[in-house]
Amino acid sequence: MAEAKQLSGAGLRGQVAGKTALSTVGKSGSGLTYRGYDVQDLAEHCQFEEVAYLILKGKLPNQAELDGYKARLKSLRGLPQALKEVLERIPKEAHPMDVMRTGCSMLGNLETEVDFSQQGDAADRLLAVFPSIICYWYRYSHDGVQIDVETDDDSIGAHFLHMLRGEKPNALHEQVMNVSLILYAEHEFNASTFTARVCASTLSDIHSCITGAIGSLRGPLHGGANEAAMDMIEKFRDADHAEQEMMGMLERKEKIMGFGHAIYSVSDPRNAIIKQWSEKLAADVGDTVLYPVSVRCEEVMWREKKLFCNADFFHASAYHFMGIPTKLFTPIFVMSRLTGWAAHVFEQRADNRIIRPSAEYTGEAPRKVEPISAR
Ligand SMILES: CC(=O)SCCNC(=O)CCNC(=O)[C@H](O)C(C)(C)COP(=O)(O)OP(=O)(O)OC[C@H]1O[C@@H](n2cnc3c(N)ncnc32)[C@H](O)[C@@H]1OP(=O)(O)O
Ligand SMILES: O=C([O-])CC(=O)C(=O)O
Repeated sequence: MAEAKQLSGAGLRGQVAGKTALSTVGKSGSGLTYRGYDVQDLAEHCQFEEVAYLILKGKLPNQAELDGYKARLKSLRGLPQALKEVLERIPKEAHPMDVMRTGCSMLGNLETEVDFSQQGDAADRLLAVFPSIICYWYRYSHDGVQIDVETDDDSIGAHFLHMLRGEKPNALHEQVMNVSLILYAEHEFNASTFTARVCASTLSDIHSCITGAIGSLRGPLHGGANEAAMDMIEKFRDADHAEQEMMGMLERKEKIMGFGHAIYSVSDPRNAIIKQWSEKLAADVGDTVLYPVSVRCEEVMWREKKLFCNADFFHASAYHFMGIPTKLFTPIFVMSRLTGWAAHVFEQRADNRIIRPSAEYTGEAPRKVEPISAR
């Protein structure tokens, strides 16, 4: 593990804003652990549903517990009629992250968490239903079909791809979805999780916490970077063209999405894992452009700026090779990070004090209100 990044300055960088037993970022092992397990180990040996169980319920499940959990999630995939009607009214041009936000918020009206004892059930429901929400809207608005969201797919990743394409995915695609969902599941006090915790600290309901978190994840400096990275790399004809364009962007001091990190200093441990899968998918589809372009971008950014790919960069090409439309990239992040967000809400509630920092005042000195006629 590399040296820790120097953490100070604006953006609350380096401030300890609370306690968590959920994950460590940039501290031990490859640099990311969930409840003490290294993310590499989890990505190699677990299904996403096992990791979701670990994050939400505190331990890795045994086989019977996992089977029971998967059966339960399968039984929770259905959409209430009123939610389908709302989704059908959202235009095709809407951003899918806005659809996720509205879907979550609407569910909060239909299946309101009235007591915190319902928080575990509410989290399981959101985990099961998020793929249904996004695919139902996408297929209705783009293809005019009202899909059946209650598939019998074994995993959340396969359920998502099946609804999106109208046919079951192959084993490679199901496996990549599984790994991807594990990599995105939890990340300490990142901006969207902190949003969820601030909301939870007011003793608000879980749907409000998650709806707020979706809004924070949407931005290109956070989860929206996977989409922004795709928009950039698909403009490059080949690796040399990518290098030439990147040099220009760096000269103009433009932000290059999918690079850099607020906490990691020399690498994001999730990158090496998703990069390997992107390479496998490139071979699978016979790609000779996008993967070499992505590798060249990585080389140029490191050579010129010592900036490295974060979790989002190689997710762009990996999802693209699986035929996933670019605008659905960040909603996949939501389908996974829901686990981390919800577990942080539980943690905040279990040891709560309202989150209310102070501000350094930079405004006018005290003054009197002038009568309106004199202004
Ligand atoms: C899953 C995730 O959410 S991972 C993050 C996804 N976000 C992105 O990929 C967006 C692009 N990256 C960034 O904007 C930033 O690296 C962030 C938001 C991730 C982290 O921000 P910070 O902690 O403020 O960055 P940091 O302090 O390391 O920046 C140091 C310098 O590198 C520059 N820099 C950082 N990232 C980039 C980048 N991607 N492209 C160009 N320059 C960059 C900064 O502008 C800064 O330069 P300055 O000192 O001249 O102002
Ligand atoms: O931790 C962060 O700031 C952003 C990030 O990588 C994540 O949320 O996965």
